[in-house]
Amino acid sequence: MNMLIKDMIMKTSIRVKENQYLKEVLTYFEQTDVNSLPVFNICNQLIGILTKDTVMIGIQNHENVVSNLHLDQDYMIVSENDHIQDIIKKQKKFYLVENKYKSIIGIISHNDLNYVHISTLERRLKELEAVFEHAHNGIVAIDKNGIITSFNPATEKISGVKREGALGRFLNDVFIPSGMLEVLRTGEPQYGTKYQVGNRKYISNRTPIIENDEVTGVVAVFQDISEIEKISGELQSVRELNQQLEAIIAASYDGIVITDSTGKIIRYNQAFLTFIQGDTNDNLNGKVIFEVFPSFKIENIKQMLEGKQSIALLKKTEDNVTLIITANPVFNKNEHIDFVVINIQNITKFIRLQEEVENNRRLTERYKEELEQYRVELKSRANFIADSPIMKKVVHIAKKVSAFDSTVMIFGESGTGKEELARIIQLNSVRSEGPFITINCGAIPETLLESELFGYEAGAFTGAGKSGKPGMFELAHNGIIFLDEIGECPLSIQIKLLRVIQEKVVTRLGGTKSIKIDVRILAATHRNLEEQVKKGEFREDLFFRLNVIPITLPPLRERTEDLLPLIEMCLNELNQTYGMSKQIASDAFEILFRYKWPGNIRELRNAIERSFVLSEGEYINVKDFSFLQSEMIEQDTEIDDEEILPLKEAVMNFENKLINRALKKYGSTYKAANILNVDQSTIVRKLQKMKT
Ligand SMILES: Nc1ncnc2c1ncn2[C@@H]1O[C@H](COP(=O)(O)OP(=O)(O)OP(=O)(O)O)[C@@H](O)[C@H]1O
Repeated sequence: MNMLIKDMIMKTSIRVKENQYLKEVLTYFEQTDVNSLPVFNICNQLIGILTKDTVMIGIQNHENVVSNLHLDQDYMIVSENDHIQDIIKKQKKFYLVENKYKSIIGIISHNDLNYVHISTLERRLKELEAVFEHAHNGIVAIDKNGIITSFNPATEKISGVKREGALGRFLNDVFIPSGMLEVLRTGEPQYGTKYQVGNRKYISNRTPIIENDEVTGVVAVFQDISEIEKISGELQSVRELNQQLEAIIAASYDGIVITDSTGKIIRYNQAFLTFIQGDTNDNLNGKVIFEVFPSFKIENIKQMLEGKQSIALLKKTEDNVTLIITANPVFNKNEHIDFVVINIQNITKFIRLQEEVENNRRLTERYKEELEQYRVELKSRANFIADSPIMKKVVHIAKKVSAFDSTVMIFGESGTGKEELARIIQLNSVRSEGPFITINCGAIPETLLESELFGYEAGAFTGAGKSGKPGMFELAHNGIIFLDEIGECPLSIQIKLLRVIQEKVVTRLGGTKSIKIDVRILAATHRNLEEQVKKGEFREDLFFRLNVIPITLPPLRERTEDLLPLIEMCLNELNQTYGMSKQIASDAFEILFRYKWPGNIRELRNAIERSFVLSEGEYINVKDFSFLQSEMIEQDTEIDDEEILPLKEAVMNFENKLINRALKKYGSTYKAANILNVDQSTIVRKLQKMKT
């Protein structure tokens, strides 16, 4: 509607002079489409407008020059950029149009202007009609009385009311009240007003029609936005979901990268930057993942594309970082891979932790074993037999030294109870609550013994664990270490042991740090250490360090008073364990008393167990001990009636014979003592005497 003057004028540069001949001027009109022209005087001043009709009449009246004709003065000068609707209001007969240089470039009459204006309006109206008829939005207009004057097909469709039934009727009789009447009353437009009818939602713009400052009607344009609202609701949830997803990806400690099927990065999180090579400030979107993250190779994505399923990779980087990389393809409807989600997890700490857990598990297992051993031993210790005067003395000394922190060296044949004695010392010492660590120096190969005793640092030698390991000395901190079979300890270790004993610190293999320890040392050997020192097999300085308090355990054959209680203890234990009540036949007893027991108490225990298991019935008989025959002490208890012996000896022989007979008949020393009317201890003592 905003048409400019320059868009419609007939441009002409013709300027009529007041002294020009009319015939000449007529040719101007005939050659162009213009019907009027401006006239200038000899000083080139505009003096009026000359129309074609005036010229024709002038010629008919035999006039010659322009100056004799009537020039129209009802004109004004307008700019070529003025709007038609502004100019039309001026109500002049002619408008001379000038350009920006103030030169007259054309002329237009008021009639022409009106004509153009009306035809523009008509065209405009047609356009609006087309819009009105075909608009998707409903358009309704009312006049100042609220009577419906316009009602387009879209409104019919939305409201279900026919146009014929709506036009000419009062708005509220056709529609559920809307704000149009309010706009009519107030003259205030309402834009973007939402309202609901039934389950449908609408949005409406209501504009007042104002003529001469008076509201003469209202036009409302409205639209059904139920679908849009639904979609926008869905869009909102998608947006929220997207935000949540963004937050999850950003907060993840794992590196997350999303690529297309060629590996081109679409999205990634902050954690991913810790795994990449190159500048972390760079925007990685659009780059190929293989270039910035070499642990994930092009072959990997190919493998995933071919398999059409997730892949998981375990990778170790140059910096010794272990990664688990998983790549998951996401398929579209056509089964094509839309994008790939790659997750990178640093499991280095986890692996270290796993190793530590494994080490702790092993340690716990060892403690458990030790505890079990301890439990078993404690049980047997409750039954520690020391009836013989010599053993009573040994136990007395052991208990005495318990109260001090001195190093004790226990000597004794194998199986005499050296470890048992060490336990007694520990249990009676102030360190009884602390650890008791036993190590058999003879049972561990030299190469391992050092690391077992002193521990090692991570990577100290091939096969050393990643987190290192404490040695027995460290484990015995605040407790006791029992170095069994110390005589078997290699010289190379002896020197290190000496250092630990003297300086009270250990240094782990492969380490430099000195670790302070507070450990009491008990050692034991079945060897003659002094002999070993002489032969140069054992360091003298270490010997003196260890041999602060020597205790020697006598072999079983030298403490026969302990034999019978030991046999009974073993038998009781076995009967209790298996819920039986076996007894040893008296003649079998004889074998046990006459046997030399080179393996001492351990051998005795084994022998009783073996015979217990192999014997049939309630009694363990001579034949069940047949495996002991070789080491028998020769003894003849028969008395030769003819032989003359010293009386004391003869009495003793007879006594022995009697005791043996009673034992044979009644099976136990207790019953034999009862029959012979003496104390059981007397029987036992005499039996032991028989063996020596
Ligand atoms: N006085 C005792 N009373 C009861 N049982 C004992 C006694 N002495 C040792 N034993 C038992 O004898 C077995 C061997 O004892 P221990 O291991 O202490 O001997 P050891 O001298 O340390 O042997 P080795 O020199 O071979 O290591 C164990 O089963 C222990 O319980």
